[in-house]
Formats: sequence, C-alpha cells, structure tokens
Amino acid sequence: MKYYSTNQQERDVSLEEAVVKGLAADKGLYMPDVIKSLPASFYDHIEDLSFQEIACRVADAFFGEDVPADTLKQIVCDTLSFDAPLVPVSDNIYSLELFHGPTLAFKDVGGRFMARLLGHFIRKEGKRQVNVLVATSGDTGSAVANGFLGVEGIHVYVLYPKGKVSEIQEKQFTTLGQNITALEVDGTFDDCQALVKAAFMDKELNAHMQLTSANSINVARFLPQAFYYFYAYAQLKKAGKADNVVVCVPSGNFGNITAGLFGKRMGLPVKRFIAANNRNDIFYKYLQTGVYSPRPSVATIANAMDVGAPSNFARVLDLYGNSHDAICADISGATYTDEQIAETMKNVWQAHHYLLDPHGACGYRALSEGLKPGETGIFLETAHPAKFKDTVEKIIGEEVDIPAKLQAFMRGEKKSVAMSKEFTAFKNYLMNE
Ligand SMILES: N[C@@H](CCOP(=O)(O)O)C(=O)O
Repeated sequence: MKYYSTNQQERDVSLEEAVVKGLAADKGLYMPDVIKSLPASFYDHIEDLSFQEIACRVADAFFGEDVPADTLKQIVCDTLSFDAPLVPVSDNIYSLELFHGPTLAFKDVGGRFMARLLGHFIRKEGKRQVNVLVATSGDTGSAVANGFLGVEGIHVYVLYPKGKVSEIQEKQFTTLGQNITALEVDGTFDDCQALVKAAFMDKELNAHMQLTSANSINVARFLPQAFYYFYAYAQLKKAGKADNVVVCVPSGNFGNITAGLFGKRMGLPVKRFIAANNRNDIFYKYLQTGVYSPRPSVATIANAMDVGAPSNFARVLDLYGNSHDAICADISGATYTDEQIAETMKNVWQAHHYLLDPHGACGYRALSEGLKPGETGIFLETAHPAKFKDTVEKIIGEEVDIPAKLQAFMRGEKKSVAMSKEFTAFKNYLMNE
C-alpha cells in the first residue's frame, strides 16, 4: 500500500516510511492510496467473531500488503489483550467502553499497535534509535508511554501542558522512567502539538536524531482505532439492534472519529456520525458555517478534547474531497459547556446508575438529544471516569473507586523536565540529548 500526503507534495510513500516519519515533509498527514472495502459476507456472521478476529480482518485491509500475515496477527493479538464491551445505558443508547486497557483510555489500542509495528520495522531494518515525540492533553501520553515502555531502540518524549491534565493522567507518564521522558510545557496542548510539528520540519534536528510522532498524526496510531467500530457493530448485531446505527464520538484531535469514518468507507453499516465537542467547538462551527477557524484551546473538564487546531481535520477534508456538503451528509456536530457536561454526568448517574467520564458525557448527551426514531446510538466512552476522580466526585457527590491498575501508577514519583513553549528551547534540549 502506498501513502500520500494530504498536502499533495508527497506520493508513493511506503507504510514503513509513513510510520517512521509520522508527518509528511510538506506538513500534510499521510493517507492510504486505497481504502479497501471488506466483503459483504464479512458482516453476515460478524457477531460470531471475537474482537481479535475482527481486528485481524480490518488490519489485513490496512496493513496486509506490507506486514507478513503472522507478524500482523501477532501484533493485533498482543495489542488487544483486553475487551471493549458495548454496554446498554438507556433506551437505544449504548456505551462502547474503551477503557479496559492498561492505561484505561481508548488510546491504548493505537498506542500499543504502533509500538509493536514500529518495533517490527526497527528490528527488520536494524535502524538507529527512533525518538517518538507525543503531545498530549491527557490520555495519549499515558497510552503511548505505557505501550512503548522498555521497547528497545525507541525513546519517547511526552509533551504535556503544565497544570492542564488530571493528577492521575500526569502520574501515568511522569513516573515510568526508562525510555520515557516527560516534558512539562508552560502552555496549552496546542503549544505542545505545535512544538512536535515544528520539530519534524527542522532539518538540523532531523539530521541529529530520527524523529517520529505517536499522535494520531501517525497512520500506525490512528488506523487501528477503526478496529473497535467494527467490534461495536458486531456486538450490536448480536443484541439484534444493528439497524440505523448512529455513532457519536467525543472529539478533540479528530483521529478517533476519522478512524470510524474509514470504517464506514470500508462498508461498516453506520448510518451517520456525530462529533461531540466541548467548548473547543472548532469543528462544530465548521459544520455550521463551512469555515474552519482554528483558535487557541480553552481548558475544560473534558480536557483530552481541549484542542484548538485538530490535526485530523486535514484527513476528514481529504476523505470527503474537500466538500462541506459531503462531510455534513455523514457527520453532524454538538458542543457542550462544562455545566452541561456535569449536568449530564449527574443525571445519567442518578437515572441509570452509569458513571460517565466528562468526555463520554458529551457523547451520551449528543445522542440523547440527536437520535431520531428507529435509530440506535453508540457513544465512545473514551476513558475511565476514575482518571478524572476529583471532577467526577465533585459532580456526583460520591466517592469514585480507583481501579487497581490506576492505583499502581499513583505510587510512582513524578519526574518531568520543565519546558518553555518556544521552539528554540525545545530544540536545544533535544540537540543535547
Ligand atoms: N486527546 C489527546 C490529544 C492528542 O490526540 P491524538 O489522538 O492525536 O494523540 C490526548 O488525550 O492527549
């Protein structure tokens, strides 16, 4: 499979090059030349297949031309060592719980897959050390740090906005040591993402060290996120509810919803998508006006969605041939304030005894307001509510248990490097590494 850049200056790039480079030299995001459809027969008995079996079929469509079948199967099976159950919450609304992985967020799927695929390429080529830069507004950093921990030949730098991630999220990537370094940036998530992108464009830095990204910029991080859309559909089919499926995705950098849109393009029977924003409603405004105006992000209680310039907007545009009408035909939007998010969490807890995290709450609310008669909704519960313990406890007025997996992270000692949001400081730091 060949890849091209959304900025059209790079074409015929191999999977390996796309994964190792992360971002194209023309600053575009890589897209596969072909999005292969899965045969209709695949859906006939999809409800009888396991998560791993479904993911192997999807992975084969994306990566089967470039990775030996047994290696790919091994990567998928190692990645998906946990479930992603679909849980009914209220009439016709289901939660796709993506928080059963090691860091309790959906990013575990892409982070673990990418770590294994990159590891495969490094072993195959005997490459020099690869340095993974990752900007995080909360969950990506933990998943990537965890997925890459101890992987030979790779060093990870996690850039996160000082004071803008939850205490548990911060502990998850600042306490690991080994090949993981946390950089605490005096700025927003957008500043972190801008530093990462600027690093890829800097010739001197790239001559000094091999850099790649583990954000959803990277095809190996974002494409595997399609796996769980197929698995969600399979579970809905098993429940006899697979007609008129609407999927609502709490959206920040738009990698997650883009993976779902790829699934739809491959034939997954999803009627339409809803992108739920918090107050960082850049995409919502685009849907309303046709004008895309990125702006600095504001801090909200759904912090992983605090993104002011969503990277994957470029992929959404490319997928729909830059047509606003075509995008609006498949995706609608919603936007919620912190007060509305909190109100939703409280109401759902009281009425259904289901504990939403602030991101999932945006997804649930958009479905409860936007589902039409005869439709069944799935929202992505992107992270475990305990990752936002203080916020959640204040809202529901009850104590939230911390799962043992998370407690283990809390015991470690935070180690981070203070970093300014100026590129020169970041570059100097990396040049001296
Ligand atoms: N929501 C993210 C921000 C980065 O998104 P990504 O999917 O591009 O890695 C986070 O939690 O860090």
